[in-house]
Amino acid sequence: MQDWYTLVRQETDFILEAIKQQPFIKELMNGTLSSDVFQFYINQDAMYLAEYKKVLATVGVKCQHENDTQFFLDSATGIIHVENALHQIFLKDNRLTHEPSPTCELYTSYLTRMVANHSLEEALAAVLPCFTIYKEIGDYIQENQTNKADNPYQDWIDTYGGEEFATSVNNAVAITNRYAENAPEEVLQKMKTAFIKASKLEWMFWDSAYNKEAWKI
Ligand SMILES: Cc1ncc(CO)c(N)n1
Repeated sequence: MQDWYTLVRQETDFILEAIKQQPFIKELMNGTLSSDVFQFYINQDAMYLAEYKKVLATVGVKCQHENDTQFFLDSATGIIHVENALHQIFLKDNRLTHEPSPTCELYTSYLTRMVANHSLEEALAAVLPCFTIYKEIGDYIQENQTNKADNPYQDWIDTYGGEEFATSVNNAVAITNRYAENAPEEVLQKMKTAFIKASKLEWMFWDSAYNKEAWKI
């Protein structure tokens, strides 16, 4: 039988394909993405990651096995180290805003709600696209780009296309699969819904950066 992740990955293939077609990703890959848009993205991502770190730590606390707890605590720490480095390179802080965009607010609030009020299984499914989609997009860009020597965004690309991140992603997938193996059908449905929603929010996050999404009022 196929594992849980393999199945939901197939069902969300249209989201991955849609992300690859986004102008943000295409222009990031060929290096033409406007630095304004990228700054907006990194600025929003810094706020996103500050919340995501807390979500990962909480997921870790809820895990039954010591190794799983340690993995999520390490991820919270590790991801933030990497991000801090990237943000130092890319975030020239004269344009720093402290107000999350509507989509950033939506995504972080959704994850926080899942981890606070729903089952651990659902929370695991909700945080997983942050790992798997970035890995896939990082790999996709590395495989398809022709400008590695002079792409201004190469450091960002290599962070998510790298081996170190791959190990972490595989671990997150394995833990979630293990919980899914023991979950009843009703919980599996909810896990799928959460994975799909978080995947769509990943699409929205890049879309909102490309459009420099603002509050309507
Ligand atoms: C929105 C978002 N999702 C996932 C990642 C990967 O950690 C990130 N940096 N930002």
